[in-house]
Amino acid sequence: MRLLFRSLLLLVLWLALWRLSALMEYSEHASLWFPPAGLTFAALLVMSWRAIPTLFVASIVSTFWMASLYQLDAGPLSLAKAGVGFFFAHVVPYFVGALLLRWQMTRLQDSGITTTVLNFLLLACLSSLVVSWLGTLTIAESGLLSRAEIWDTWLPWWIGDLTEVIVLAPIFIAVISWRYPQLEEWLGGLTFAVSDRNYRSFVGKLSLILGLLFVSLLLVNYSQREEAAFAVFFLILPFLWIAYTEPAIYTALAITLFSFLLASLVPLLQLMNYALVFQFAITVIAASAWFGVSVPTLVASNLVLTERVSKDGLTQASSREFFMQRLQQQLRQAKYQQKPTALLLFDVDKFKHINDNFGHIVGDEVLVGVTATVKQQLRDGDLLGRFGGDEFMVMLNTTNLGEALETAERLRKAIACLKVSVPDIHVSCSFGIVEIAAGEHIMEAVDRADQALLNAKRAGRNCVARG
Ligand SMILES: Nc1nc2c(ncn2[C@@H]2O[C@H](COP(=O)(O)OP(=O)(O)OP(=O)(O)O)[C@@H](O)[C@H]2O)c(=O)[nH]1
Repeated sequence: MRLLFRSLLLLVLWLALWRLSALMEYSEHASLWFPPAGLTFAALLVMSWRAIPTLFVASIVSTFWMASLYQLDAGPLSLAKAGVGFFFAHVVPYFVGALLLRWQMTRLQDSGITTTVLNFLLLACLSSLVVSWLGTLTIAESGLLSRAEIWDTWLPWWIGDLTEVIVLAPIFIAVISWRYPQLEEWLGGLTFAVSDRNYRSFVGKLSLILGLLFVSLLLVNYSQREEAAFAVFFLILPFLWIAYTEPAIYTALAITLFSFLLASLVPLLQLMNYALVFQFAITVIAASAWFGVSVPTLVASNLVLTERVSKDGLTQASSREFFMQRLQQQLRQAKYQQKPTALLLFDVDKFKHINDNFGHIVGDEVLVGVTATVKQQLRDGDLLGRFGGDEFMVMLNTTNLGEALETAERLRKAIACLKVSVPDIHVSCSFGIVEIAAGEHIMEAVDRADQALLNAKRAGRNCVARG
């Protein structure tokens, strides 16, 4: 029952879009865009072979409809044959393209959006090329097109189909993926979810695009020069702006509205002579915008990776590499400002004993507890890093040795009050502190702090020693 409803919806939508494309025809069988191609591709991608019977009916109905539109003098049998021919030409290549894309997307699930977009564009390009060739030959075979007209027809047909697969298939897939979230699994990280963010910025950018489009078309109408028609390619810039800064669904929506407005204004402003330029413009802009969509995802995953390498996984204190990097920066700044910087090196006392007697999970809990306690005691500009095992370091900005001693004492006391899940455990730490001398190499300072820590351990632990 659900399949019947979906098929009926697909049929009605397909025929409506087909009729819309006929309204935008600028020569026989050559429309500025051919929206049913986008729907066919999306339907085959999502519904697979289940969409085929509906598309067969749609092909036959549209052929009879076309015959009545063009008032063709053809019998029902030859029209039915032409309809079957159109079905094979239109549906079979898109079915193969959609199947290949589906297979690729499932196989390369973790390769990211760029691979998904690349595969989509490549298969859309190839399948619409085959469609345009088979379609033109089928129409020529049924006598509706002379052999000489084949060459004039296949290129606009190809670009018209390609444009709409690239423009419309994503928006159909987006709408379907809202209803079937499992679709997102094979979109390679591409999500069409509508975020709750403010849509006003998108409306502003979209208005800019549509306004500029209108102005540039008026310019072509006024000048009647091909050079002016090429100005529409500049709209790629605001499109990339949307792709980089807005959710993917807004990019899909902007491309759809842009192509729809362009396709309606071209016949209205009598710009048919430049139709091929506009077709190419839509295709190039849409393809580039789809590549642009992967940029925010790449930036986001880059941030996640940076965060991952700069933090220690267990305690969330800074990693050794990140800490050293920041310390180096701080020392440069401190030298310039002539301010002191202190370094604290501390280590949990008898940590091996805690691990051996209570297990590693309790040991981990102690490390996490110590980190949280120390973080609570530090100022915003200070930095805590884990150096490995039970050893930590703290960078204290604008702090001399005397002030560092006070801070270390405060930390030591706070750690000594730390409670963990095993009441028998009394956590304590030993500290080695130094003030980094002007021009001193960072590793020399670390060595001095290490020596001080050793002295603190020798002095009986749970104390602070200066280096
Ligand atoms: N639970 C846990 N243990 C760790 C981790 N990393 C290192 N260790 C253990 O930490 C212990 C470090 O002990 P040491 O620094 O050698 O010595 P200690 O027992 O702390 O003795 P002192 O430093 O002299 O007081 C070793 O047993 C390591 O196996 C970790 O991530 N989790």
